[in-house]
Amino acid sequence: MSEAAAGPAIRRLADWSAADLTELADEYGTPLYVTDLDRVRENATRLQSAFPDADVRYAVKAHTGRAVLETVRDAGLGAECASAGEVVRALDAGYDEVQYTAVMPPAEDLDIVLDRWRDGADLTVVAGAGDTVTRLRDRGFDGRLAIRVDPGVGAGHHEKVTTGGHAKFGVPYDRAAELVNDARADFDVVGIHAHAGSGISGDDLAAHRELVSRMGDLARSVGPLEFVDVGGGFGVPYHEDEPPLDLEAVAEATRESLGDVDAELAIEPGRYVVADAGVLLTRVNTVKAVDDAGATGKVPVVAGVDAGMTTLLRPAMYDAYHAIRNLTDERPARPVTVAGPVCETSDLFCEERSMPAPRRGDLLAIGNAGAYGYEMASTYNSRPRPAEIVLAGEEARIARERETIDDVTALEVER
Ligand SMILES: Cc1ncc(COP(=O)(O)O)c(C=O)c1O
Ligand SMILES: N[C@@H](CCCC[NH3+])C(=O)O
Repeated sequence: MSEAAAGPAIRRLADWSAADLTELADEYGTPLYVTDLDRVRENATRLQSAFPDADVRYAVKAHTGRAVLETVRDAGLGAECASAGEVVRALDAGYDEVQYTAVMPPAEDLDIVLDRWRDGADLTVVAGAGDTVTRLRDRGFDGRLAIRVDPGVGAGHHEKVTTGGHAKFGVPYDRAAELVNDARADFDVVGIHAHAGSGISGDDLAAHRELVSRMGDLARSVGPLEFVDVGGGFGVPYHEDEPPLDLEAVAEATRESLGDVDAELAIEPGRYVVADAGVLLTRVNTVKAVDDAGATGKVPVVAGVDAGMTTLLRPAMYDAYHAIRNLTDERPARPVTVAGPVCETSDLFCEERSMPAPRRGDLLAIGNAGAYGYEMASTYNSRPRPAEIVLAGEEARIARERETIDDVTALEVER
C-alpha cells in the first residue's frame, strides 16, 4: 500500500471542516468527541505499509470504542490489551488473536481472561513478573505466553508515561533469558516483549534503537520464538509546527537494530492509530477579562468551557499541549486561558495562549483528542461523560451516548 493510499502523516486541526463540526455540535450538543473512522483506517494502513513484515497490534487502551475497534480490526491489525475489560471488548469486537499484557493483574482479570482462553479464544498472555508466571501456572494456564522485559531504556512525552527503565514494568533484562527458558517447561513460550513509553518523537530514536537492539540480543540468546514485540509509543505532533514522525525512518531503525532473529517483529501502537482522528468540541459559557495587561499589553481573557479535565485529562495530568481552534469566529488574537468547569486549578486546556478572543456561545475544537481522550474521562464533580460521534464516509452517527446524572448515580445503593 502506498503512502498516498494511507493519507498524509498528520491531520492538523485546521484540516477539519468548521462547518461540519459546527453542525455536529448543534445537533448533538457539547462537549462532544468526534472520531473520523476513515482517518483511523488511514493511520492503520500507514503503519502496515511502513512495517510490512511486522505483526501490528493496536493498543486498544488509546481508544476502546466499539466503532474504532471494528475499524482497526477490518484494517487487519491485531489487538493489544491491558486489562480483562479490554480483552473482553476486543474479543467481542471480533479480533481473532488478542494479546493481554498483564500489568500487576488483579486475580479477577486473570480469571476472566483464562475463562475466555478455556472457551477457545486465541489469546497470548504477556507476563511482566515471575510472580505473574507463577499465578498463571497455578491457574492451569499452559497456553501462549510471552515475557515482558524491562529494557532498561525508556522514552516518552512525559516522565509519567515512560515505562522502560521503571521497575513496575517487565522483568529485569538480565533475568529475562532464564525466565523464558524456565517457562518453556510449562507454557508455549511464543515471544518476548518490551515497551519504552508513549509519545516517542524523532528525538527519541536513539532510545528506540537501544531498546530494539537489546531485544534482538535477548532473542538470539533464547533461541527460536514466534515474535519479538518492541512495543508501541509512536508519537504524533501535538504542536501545530511540530513535524510528523518519520515512520519509514523508525521502521528502518527498528529493522537495523533488531538484526537477524529467528522470530517475527511485532509492534503495538495505540496513539498513532487514533490521535489525529479525533477532536473534542466544547462551547464557551463564560468570558472574563483579566485586569492585568501583562507584558503583551493585551488584556488576557479566561474563557470557561463545558469540557474539562473530566472530559480530556491530558493537559491536567501531563501538561499536554492540544491545539485549540475557535470554529465560530476568527477575531484578533490575545492571551487566552481556556478553563473547564471542574473545581481544580489544573482544569485548564491552555494558559495565556495567543488565540482569537472567544465570546460566550463560541464553539472551540480541541485537536488530537482521539487518543487517551474519552478513555481517560471520568465523572469527577458528578459530571457525566460526553457523547461521541463517529464519521465514516458521508455518514455521522452516535457511537457513545452522552451520560446523564442518573447514569452517574446508577450504581449507588440506597439503604
Ligand atoms: C505495553 C504497552 N503497549 C502499547 C502502548 C501504546 O502506547 P502508544 O499509545 O503510545 O502507542 C502502551 C502505552 O504506553 C503500553 O503500555
Ligand atoms: N495516557 C497517556 C499515554 C499512556 C499510555 C499507556 N501506557 C497519554 O495520554 O499520553
